[in-house]
Amino acid sequence: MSIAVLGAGAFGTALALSLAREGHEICIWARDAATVDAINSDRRAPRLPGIPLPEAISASTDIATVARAGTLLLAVPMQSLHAVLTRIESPLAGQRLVACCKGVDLQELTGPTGVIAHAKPQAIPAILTGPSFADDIARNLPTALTLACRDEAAGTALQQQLSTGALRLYRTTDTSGAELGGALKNVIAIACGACIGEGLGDSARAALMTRGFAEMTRLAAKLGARPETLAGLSGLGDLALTCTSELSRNYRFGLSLGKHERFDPSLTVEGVKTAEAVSRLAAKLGIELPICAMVHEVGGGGTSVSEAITYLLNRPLKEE
Ligand SMILES: NC(=O)C1=CN([C@@H]2O[C@H](COP(=O)(O)OP(=O)(O)OC[C@H]3O[C@@H](n4cnc5c(N)ncnc54)[C@H](O)[C@@H]3O)[C@@H](O)[C@H]2O)C=CC1
Ligand SMILES: O=C(CO)COP(=O)(O)O
Repeated sequence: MSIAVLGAGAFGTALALSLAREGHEICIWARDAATVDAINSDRRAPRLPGIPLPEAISASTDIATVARAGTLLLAVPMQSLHAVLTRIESPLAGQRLVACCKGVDLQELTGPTGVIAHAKPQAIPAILTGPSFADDIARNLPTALTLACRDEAAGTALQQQLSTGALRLYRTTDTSGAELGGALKNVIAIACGACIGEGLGDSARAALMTRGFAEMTRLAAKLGARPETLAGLSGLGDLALTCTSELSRNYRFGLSLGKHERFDPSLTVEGVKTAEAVSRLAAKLGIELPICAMVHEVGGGGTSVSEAITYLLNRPLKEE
């Protein structure tokens, strides 16, 4: 079954590279002609500078044609997923739609597989998520990710199809747990970056990571996800990577908040809108996610990092 990628950003291109190394011909859909030209003529991807692209990778602005592939990797930012899917007229019946984005949609308050299920009910939704920087995958460094698909047979086929010599995929049917882990770790990474940027130290960061993980598992449990999924690559694994590495844009955005520095607005930082979406979701479900709420407040400019920390430290004492 053929594979195509929607979205010519860093992650989509990195996945295309990894699959091209295994012998697949991959076409990438990009919304702008300049990106298509850079890929087809210059053999380079604007969001992955310095990495040459093989001939097996091509690009096109014709989404209807690209979307005919049996397996579609959806590598656009979370808040644009719905709009991209509705650009495609076909119902994509029986095609495997693998979300490669991390977040919660602000309109629907669901993760990417929920957005896929609403927009293309006849397709098979799946998600590929976990600890991986696009640059590492593009350079063929060893990486392990979670492939989640409720349809066990389709999940097994996708695991086989998308695993490579360096990219090892673990399979689950718990799409909800996989996507919530990937979405919330970005919010906690912003909190950790802000904490380090503000000069509050590594102990404070460890506290935020641990209590942030408690928020991730609380929301996931409320939505019927399995705790072991949150403890796996897509949850704890990605939390560990993103909260401790300056290669993460979410972490760096948090650093800039703590240091009161400007941040490049053209960079994709999924955690800001996800913090807003999960804060709304928490209110709807009647649960508390105080770190996520503070990231939403600080990200929106309503509260300073030091006020947020004071708030978190002064909450009522409780059992762990
Ligand atoms: N970069 C990384 O290391 C990783 C990224 N991801 C996830 O992949 C997703 C995409 O991120 P990146 O590739 O890093 O972002 P990016 O900023 O490198 O690229 C985003 C791409 O989407 C396109 N795009 C943006 N809005 C669009 C719209 N409305 N319609 C069509 N195309 C649109 C942009 O033109 C760009 O080509 C995010 O959800 C991110 O969390 C996941 C794992 C690793
Ligand atoms: O999701 C990622 C690593 O797993 C990439 O993190 P950033 O989006 O914060 O750069």
